[in-house]
Order: sequence, then structure tokens, then C-alpha cells
Amino acid sequence: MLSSNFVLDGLSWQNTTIYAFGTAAVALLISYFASEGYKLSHIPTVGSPLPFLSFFSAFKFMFRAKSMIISGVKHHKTLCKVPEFDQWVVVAGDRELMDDIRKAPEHVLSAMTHLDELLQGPYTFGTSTILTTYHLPLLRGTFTKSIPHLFPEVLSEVRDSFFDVIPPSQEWKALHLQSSIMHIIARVSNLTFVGRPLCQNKEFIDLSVRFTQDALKAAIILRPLPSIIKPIVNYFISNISETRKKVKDLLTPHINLRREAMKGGSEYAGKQMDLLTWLLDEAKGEDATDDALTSMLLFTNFGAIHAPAMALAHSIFYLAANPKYVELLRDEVAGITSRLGWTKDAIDEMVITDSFIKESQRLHAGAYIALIRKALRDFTFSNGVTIPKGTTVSGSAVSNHLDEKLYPDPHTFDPLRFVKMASESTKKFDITAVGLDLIVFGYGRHACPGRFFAAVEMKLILAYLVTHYDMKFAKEGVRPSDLTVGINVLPNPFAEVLFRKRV
Ligand code: HEM
Repeated sequence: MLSSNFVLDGLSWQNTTIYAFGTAAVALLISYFASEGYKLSHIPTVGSPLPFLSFFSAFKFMFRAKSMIISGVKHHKTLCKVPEFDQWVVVAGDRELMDDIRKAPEHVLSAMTHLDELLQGPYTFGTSTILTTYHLPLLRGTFTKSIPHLFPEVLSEVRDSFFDVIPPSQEWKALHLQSSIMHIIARVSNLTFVGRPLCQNKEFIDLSVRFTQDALKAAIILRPLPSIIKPIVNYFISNISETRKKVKDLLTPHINLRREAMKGGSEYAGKQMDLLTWLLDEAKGEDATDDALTSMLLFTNFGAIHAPAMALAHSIFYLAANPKYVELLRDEVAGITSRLGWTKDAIDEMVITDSFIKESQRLHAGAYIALIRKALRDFTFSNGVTIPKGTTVSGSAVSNHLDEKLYPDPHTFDPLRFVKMASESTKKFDITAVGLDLIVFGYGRHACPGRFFAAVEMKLILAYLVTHYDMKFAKEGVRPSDLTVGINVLPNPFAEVLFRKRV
């Protein structure tokens, strides 16, 4: 009895195991055929295309995105797909196909739907803020045109914020670079967004920087999670609602003052020239509530604080590690300001400073891919390959930025590279010029509308820094390595730079 039971138990164990493996295999096959990977099986894969194994490739992609994208583009030439934990990203390596992405209309390949997913809109800025567009013509038009007019105030805000963030001292003082530079940028940008006195209100600036950092953190953590658990995780990791409320409380009295003044007509005495004024002029309906205006300012602050601060930190790392670069910029700035003073014309003439920042952007762009879009319907490239609705598609920035046909000795930082290129061509090579050769500001209809302001702001800050301060690393001459997470490239977030007032 015992032995027959044992045999039966053995058989049923065997059967159970067979059933379990069989069910798992069928489930795996069904999930594979229903998966995004299968729908994209006609696109060559970097890593493994198989379920589970692709998870390991996604893990590898977290740390090796640069080499995986470069090798994918090199081997597959036109299109390949790379694995992220929650999706496949199709990468175009071919310029014609990148141009297809640039030219595709928003209702086919959507930049904004991608941004809403990337930034986890419902948990950060709000999907309605990310998808609205009324502010874009303002940024491209009125805001950009006002830069020369606002320049004197921008300069004085640069002076004041340097004085507060890097107090002039004869002694070397170590500062956490990223947070210092973010605070300077936040103040200078907010001069043009909300004006004085709010841009000098320490609480407002601290909250704007904190919101930018917290939103980014929440987006990174929440994105790969299943939708059902996002609200729970968000509850534990995020202070965003509280920060937004505090910003709104500080902003509302200023909104009310301006609304009151607007009652006498849109062109009232003492009308401030800043983004808040122009948003109030343009916003209608849902966009015009205090909540929506607060979210819009926080969203614009995000674009205006994070990217320029990262770009400047990369440039300052080159300066702190190489005294000869500091001298190079100092000579240019001293020569030009002695003729033109600290003016917008002087900043425009600083072609070496411009080339320095652009070269640093080339080697340390914020992401290895660009022109990232979500397909809202099936999309066929000019080579006949179709990607299905729902696919995330992009162009490889890194393989262009390191292409030796475009940039001889591409891995070497050459601060004069773009000065030389401009002298040999009729094309424009300044920071604001956009194209496929250098795609740090995007290209086409979604190209960054803030880049003209960003260029002036970054050049002014760098010129001011080299003129008034010495800088170095504690370990002299060693530039800290970047932090890369998947497609994202960040200047080392832990690095400290020593500053001393220049005698
Ligand atoms: C170094 C500084 C900056 C970098 C590297 C940068 C980069 C970018 C990139 C890559 C895009 C997406 C382009 C695309 O998808 O094709 C973008 C869009 C945008 N940026 Fe910037 N940006 C910078 C500064 C700024 C500033 C200062 C502002 C605000 C004043 C700003 C506001 C925006 C806005 C509103 C968009 C969305 C444009 C649209 O969808 O049409 N950015 N930026």
C-alpha cells in the first residue's frame, strides 16, 4: 500500500511537474506573441529579443547604453531596438530615417505623449500641463525677443546670485557643484519667469529646485512600475503635492496683483516683462487657474533649471580640471568686455566660450538618443519599415556626436572645435544651431524654444565665473566621471569643486 501510494505520488508529482512546465511554456509563448518584442521582431535587436532574457539585456542597458546603441547602429545601420525594463525603444541610426522622425506630425509621432510618459505626468506636472501648447509660441516669440531688453537685469541677477551661492573669499572653499549651479540658474531663469522680488525669494527658489529634483526622481522610480502600484509607491516617495502647494501660496499674491492691474486693460502701467505676465495674457479657461499657472511655471522651471545646470556643470568640470582652459576663456572674456562692457553684444561675440560649452555638450549630451517620440498610429519609415502604434522611437544622438567623419578625433575634448569649423564653413556652429550632427536641443518642430535664452545664460555665467573666481578639484587635474543611467547622462552628482575669489 505504502509502495503503490509512493508510486502514485511519484506519478502525480511527475504529471504536476509536466503540467506546470507545459502551462508555463504556453503562457510564455502567448505572452511572447502578444508582446511588443514580437510586434517589433522585424527590427534587429541589441541584446536578446526573448522574454526573460531581454530583461537581462535591459539590465545591461542600464549600465552600457552608450556602447549598445553605438554597436546597434554600427551593425544594423538603419534601425535597431534596445531594451528598457518597460519597453523596447526603436533607434534610427540612419540620417534619412532620423529626418523621417523629425518630419512626422505630432498626431503620428508624438513628442508630448512621450514626455507625459517619461515624466509620469499624472504624478508630477499633470498631464494637462505637459500636453498644453499655448506657452510654446510665447517662449519662441515674446520671451526670446525680450532677451536683449532683459539682459542688464539678468546680469545683475547673475552677480547677486554668485555673491550668495559662492561668497567671494580669498580662501579655497569646496562646494557641491550641482546644487550650487542649480540655485544660480534657478534665480537667473526666474528673473525672466516671475521677475523680482519673487526670483530673489530664497524659499521660492529652493522650492523650484526641489520640485525639479523630486519630479525627476519620481518619474525615474515610477516609470517602470505596473500602473496599479504607481499611486501606492508615489504616496511613499513623493512630496510633490506639498511642494506645489507651497509654490502656489507664494505665487498667488503676485498673480492676483497682476490680474487686478489687468482690469484696466492689458497694457497697464508698470507691466512686468516676464513669462508670468505673458502667460496671464494668453492663458484661457482651464489654463488660466492659479493651479494651472503654478504647474506651468514649475514645468517651465524644470526645463530651464535641469538641462542648463547639467550642461554648465559638465563645462565647469573641464575648467576645474584644466587651468589652461580657464586662461583660454579669461583671455577671450577680458578682451571683449574691455571693448564692449558686460553687454549682450559682448556675450554674442564670445565665440570661444560658445564653442567650449557646445563641445562639452557634444561629449556629454543629456541623453544618448534624441527626437524621442511615441507612435500614436502605425508609422512607416521612408525605407518601407513599419513600426506599430504604441512604439517609442528615437534617433541615435551619440553615434552622430562621436562620428569621426563629422568630428575628427571625436573622443577628445577640443574647446576650439566649433570656432575652427565655423571658420571653414558658411554654416552656423554656435550653441543655438540645431541639426542632426549635434542634437542636444532636439531638431524640427519641437526643437527647444528656450535654447536662445539658455545660450546667453550659460555663456554669461561661465564668463562671470572665470573672470571672478579660481577653481580646481581637491584631486587636481582629475575630471570626475559622468553618472549614466540607461540613456541618461548626468555630470557626477557627488563632485565638489573648490572656488576662491580671483585676486
Ligand atoms: C542647456 C539647456 C537646454 C537643453 C539641453 C534643452 C534640451 C531640450 C530638448 C532635447 C528638448 C526636446 C526636443 C525634441 O523633442 O525634439 C527640449 C524641449 C523644450 N525645452 Fe529645452 N533645453 C534647454 C533649456 C531650456 C530652457 C532654458 C527652457 C525654457 C526657457 C526650455 C524649454 C523647453 C520647452 C518648453 C520644450 C518643449 C518644446 C516643444 O515641445 O515644442 N529648455 N529642450
